[in-house]
Amino acid sequence: MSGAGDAVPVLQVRDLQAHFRTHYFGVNREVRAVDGVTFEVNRNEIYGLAGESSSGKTTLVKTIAGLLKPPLEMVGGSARFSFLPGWDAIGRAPPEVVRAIRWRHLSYIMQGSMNVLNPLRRVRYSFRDFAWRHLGGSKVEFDARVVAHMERVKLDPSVLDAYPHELSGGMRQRVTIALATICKPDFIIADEPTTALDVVVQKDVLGMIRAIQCEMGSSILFITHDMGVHAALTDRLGIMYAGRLVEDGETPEIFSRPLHPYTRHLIASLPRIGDTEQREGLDGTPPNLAAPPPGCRFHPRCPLAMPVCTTIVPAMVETLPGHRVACHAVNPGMAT
Ligand SMILES: Nc1ncnc2c1ncn2[C@@H]1O[C@H](COP(=O)(O)OP(=O)(O)OP(=O)(O)O)[C@@H](O)[C@H]1O
Repeated sequence: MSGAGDAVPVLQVRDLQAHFRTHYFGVNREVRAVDGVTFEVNRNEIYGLAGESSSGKTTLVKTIAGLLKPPLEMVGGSARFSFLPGWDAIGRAPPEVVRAIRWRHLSYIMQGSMNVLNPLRRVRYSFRDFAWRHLGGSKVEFDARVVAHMERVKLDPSVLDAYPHELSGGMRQRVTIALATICKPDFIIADEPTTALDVVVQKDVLGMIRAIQCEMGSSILFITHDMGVHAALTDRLGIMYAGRLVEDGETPEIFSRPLHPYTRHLIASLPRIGDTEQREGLDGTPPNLAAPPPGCRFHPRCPLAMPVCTTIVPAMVETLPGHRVACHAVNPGMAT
């Protein structure tokens, strides 16, 4: 790991709220997928976001990246990038401002590489479409730069002449990462970038992400539900449950001293070699975010739940240096 960053925030998220608002057959429905999330990502660090399916991870990063489409709306709070002064969220900046920063300062690696690569065009043209206007120079100079970058990510430049379907899943994902990093952006959002890959290719791609991040000194917001990947890759880690952040801190600290009962459960569920014991699951299911439980959203499943948890939302408190947690059992009397 590269260490815990330079303590200079590149992204500051404050009380961010993003809801899906739908209106079907006369019924209004509001899914509070992100509901009051606060954290920051420093320069030169990988900040991981963990949490089970439907906890709001993708909605959170889409809101941060300004990729808002109805029925998703940012309804409150802010998500400020240091390279976009004057705007409290990308989604509130005009399209020309967004175009100028996308790929150059902020890039996004998604789970399905085919979302970025045009299936009808050779890979070389995807590079020209996305990066040429940012990097400038003649076509020959630009192509030489792309070839050098392909070599850096250990891809044979002949890949540039292939169509995406001719490449394996691992190679396609490497191409996507090459696209996302060629402009040396300050900030990369990676949403489950290795989930669809087999473990050997996954390890290789994760090693490549870390190597490029170290070389460029950029920041990465890395989303995966796989705690093993977080342990191996991230510098700091945030745990999401039902649209809220419940704990965050340096990754080794979270793994060695988890404070929130949900984090403890996630870590305890990790398989260990030689372990023959049956692991206990959590009772119940994640809440419906259109009608979440009052108080702490984890209380219906929590082994430590107390009466206060059913009515009062616990505040996210720095309980140990650099280690925040939102739990009444850990921080008695701390409400939002
Ligand atoms: N288009 C939509 N309309 C209404 N609700 C939605 C929509 N898309 C997602 N949601 C809801 O928002 C909540 C958060 O979903 P989100 O995809 O952000 O979670 P996630 O943690 O990224 O899950 P996963 O790991 O499965 O991708 C879920 O309750 C989901 O059902």
